[in-house]
Amino acid sequence: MSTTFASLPIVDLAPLCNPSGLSESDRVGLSKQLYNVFATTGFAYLVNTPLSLKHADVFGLALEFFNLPLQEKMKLAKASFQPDNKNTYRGQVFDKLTYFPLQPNLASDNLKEGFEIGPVVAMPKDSKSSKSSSFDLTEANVWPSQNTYPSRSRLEQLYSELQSLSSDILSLVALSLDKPADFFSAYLTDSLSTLRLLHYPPSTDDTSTPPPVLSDPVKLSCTPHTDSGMLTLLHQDSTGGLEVQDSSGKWVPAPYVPESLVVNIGDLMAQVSGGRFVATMHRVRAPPSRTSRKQQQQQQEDKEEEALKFGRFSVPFFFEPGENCLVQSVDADESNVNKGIIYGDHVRAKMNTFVEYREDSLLFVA
Ligand SMILES: O=C(O)CCC(=O)C(=O)O
Ligand SMILES: [Fe+2]
Repeated sequence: MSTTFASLPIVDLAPLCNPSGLSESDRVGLSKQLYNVFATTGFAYLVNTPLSLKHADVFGLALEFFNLPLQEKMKLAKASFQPDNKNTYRGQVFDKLTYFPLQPNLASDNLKEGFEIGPVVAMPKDSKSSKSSSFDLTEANVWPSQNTYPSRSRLEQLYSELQSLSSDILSLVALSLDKPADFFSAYLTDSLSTLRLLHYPPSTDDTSTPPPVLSDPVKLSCTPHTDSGMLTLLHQDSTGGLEVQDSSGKWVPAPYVPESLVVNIGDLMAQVSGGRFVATMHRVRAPPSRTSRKQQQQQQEDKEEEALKFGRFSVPFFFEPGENCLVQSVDADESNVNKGIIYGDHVRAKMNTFVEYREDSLLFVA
């Protein structure tokens, strides 16, 4: 049941930080709150999370990465962007305008660059897929050299902490769905979770390119979508622009709440919940352009200056099961145990819908 709303609810995770563990009443309280969130808005702010890195640290890591010279980042580009590179699934991605500059029908939405890492410990050989495919979902991460990007270990630490937080949230979600707390433990085995650094550059003032949907004149750096997976934990900076759609179709701003994470569920979790939870549409407005914002001098604060210079940074973490994990509804019983989907098949089907991976894409012809 999705709903109308004017802002996102806040869930206080302070009890998770209690060194003596969660009390029974906190466990019940948090699991009820998460159930209500995922059954209504599908999105919430999490405050007082048990993460050791502050927001400033996280965005320091992102800025340091995206400030690397383009040639360093190209060494990490996925093979679909840089055919000499070996990595097919993890690494650096770029927006489509950079790669299809001669295609006049591409709108200037979705301008962004990103860098993705998966599990920090390499997968054991026997957990690798035997399926022949152009992507190796378990491939090792690629990194800039240690002296070019000294922050690797801190980014790996962030990954591990977000994975552990996801595991805590999944236990609470399992209880909320009348399942044992370890219901999702099979989903944690060989988990393929992805940590993505995102950089949306400031808009250009170029109005020659029409927006993607004429009825929606908003310039977007991330077009409306639901996340396809289980659970997303998002660090966003203070630029603003994230918007979440309520059941009446209204776009509700989800501005930065200091030191919070935004949590939401994806399509798979909605299925796992037997339709009790909703995967909510969201989008990101393009960061302001230099000239349009310079006219609003009275609003200039330091953070806006930053947005004018750099654009927006965000760091989503997508909790993902292992490649061989059977993902199925909590309502499945022995009679329909074969219903469900193997996670690796779900990812490959999804990737076929992304332009840079399609075999007919210009990049493969070049
Ligand atoms: O940048 C953001 O705030 C959201 C990004 C997002 O929705 C995504 O990567 O799925
Ligand atoms: Fe998303």
